[in-house]
Amino acid sequence: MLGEPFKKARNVIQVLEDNGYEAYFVGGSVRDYLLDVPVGDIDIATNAKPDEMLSLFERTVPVGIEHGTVLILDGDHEFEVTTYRVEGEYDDFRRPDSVEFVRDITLDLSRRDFTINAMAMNLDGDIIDPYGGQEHLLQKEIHTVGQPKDRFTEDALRMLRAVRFASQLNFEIAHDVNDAIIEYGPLINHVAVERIQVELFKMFKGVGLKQGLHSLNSTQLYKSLPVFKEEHSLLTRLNETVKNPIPFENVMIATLTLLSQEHDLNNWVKAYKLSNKLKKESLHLLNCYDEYRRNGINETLVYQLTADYFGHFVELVFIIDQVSIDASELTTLFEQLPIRTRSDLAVTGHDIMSMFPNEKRGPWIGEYLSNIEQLVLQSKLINNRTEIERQVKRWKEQESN
Ligand SMILES: Nc1ccn([C@@H]2O[C@H](COP(=O)(O)OP(=O)(O)OP(=O)(O)O)[C@@H](O)[C@H]2O)c(=O)n1
Repeated sequence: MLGEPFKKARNVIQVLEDNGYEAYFVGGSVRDYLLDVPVGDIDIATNAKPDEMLSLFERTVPVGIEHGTVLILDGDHEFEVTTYRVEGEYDDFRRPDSVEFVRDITLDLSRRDFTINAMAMNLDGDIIDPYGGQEHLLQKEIHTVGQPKDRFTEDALRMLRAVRFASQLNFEIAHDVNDAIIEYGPLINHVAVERIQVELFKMFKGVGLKQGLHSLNSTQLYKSLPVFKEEHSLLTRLNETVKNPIPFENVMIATLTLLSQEHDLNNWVKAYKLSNKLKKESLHLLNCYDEYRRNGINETLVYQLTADYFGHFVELVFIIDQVSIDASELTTLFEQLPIRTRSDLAVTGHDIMSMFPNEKRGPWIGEYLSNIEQLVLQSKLINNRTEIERQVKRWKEQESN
């Protein structure tokens, strides 16, 4: 019996078959189904040409028609359906100049990266596996379809995909594949860094991260990856410290603190074109970790962190210091705080300004607010408007004396 995600796509395949075409589930979904792990996106391959698909289905989006891909919408679901194809010449190690549609699924599977990704499955669960994918799943090994050199010169990103799958599936990279990555690794510089970023994020989240880190080392691929190539001890340190999958921001922060060298976050951000959001979150965690280093776990730390970041922070401290913090300890402290954000204060910047109508606005207001915030947080000042105003007046008087 096929599982839920496949059932949702049943109708699309059925329509194609009823109209005399072939259609199969292909790629990662078949791999994950055979491994009995949760299945992600469902990709379908068919011998119907794109224009034939467009005429068969009512709701379609021609997302990549020149490459044979049509998005077919069915109920609340959408599926990428791609005409069997082989790829033309690759000039730049990253994308084919052209594709050629073919009528045979085996040919379509032959242009795929790894044997474990080169299987097809029909609605009855029968598997087409011309390159030994099932055997390699059992052996827990990553083999290319055909010669590694051919697959890697077609798309250099595949070398990092090998490492990502090693981590995600806890598999070993076959020797010939490993050797080819050592030889062709530098070609990855032709690949857009955004694509590299996606694979690295997935790699660090792999359940077999140890294996992934080992593969990044044994393939020497790290020598061609931004930041990793500049800091040779980075990978060794990660290997020694990392036990579980980690999000990429923790990778950056952990290495920044572990290496304690001139190596700033901007380096990572620029090299991997990371988002501003990720940069902001990473800086936040980095500052919180500094606070923790200086003063340990206290009110200021949990207030600064905010509850959203507790999980992340616990992981980070474990990676850097191998210390297990109990997240519930952070939660209890947080719940006892007199305020949870600055907006919980009984006064605003505006209130303080209006206490001194003759004073010019300026940074002093922010400084006052931040001092009030600290005192309230440490329970040295009650969060009450009259009390706070009294304290502010005292400060002003001291300043004018
Ligand atoms: N550089 C690439 C990328 C993809 N593929 C093929 O396209 C399929 C779909 O690719 P993708 O969605 O990127 O990866 P999945 O294998 O589906 O894995 P996941 O969903 O876990 O990312 C792969 O299984 C593989 O057959 C390939 O041959 N070469």
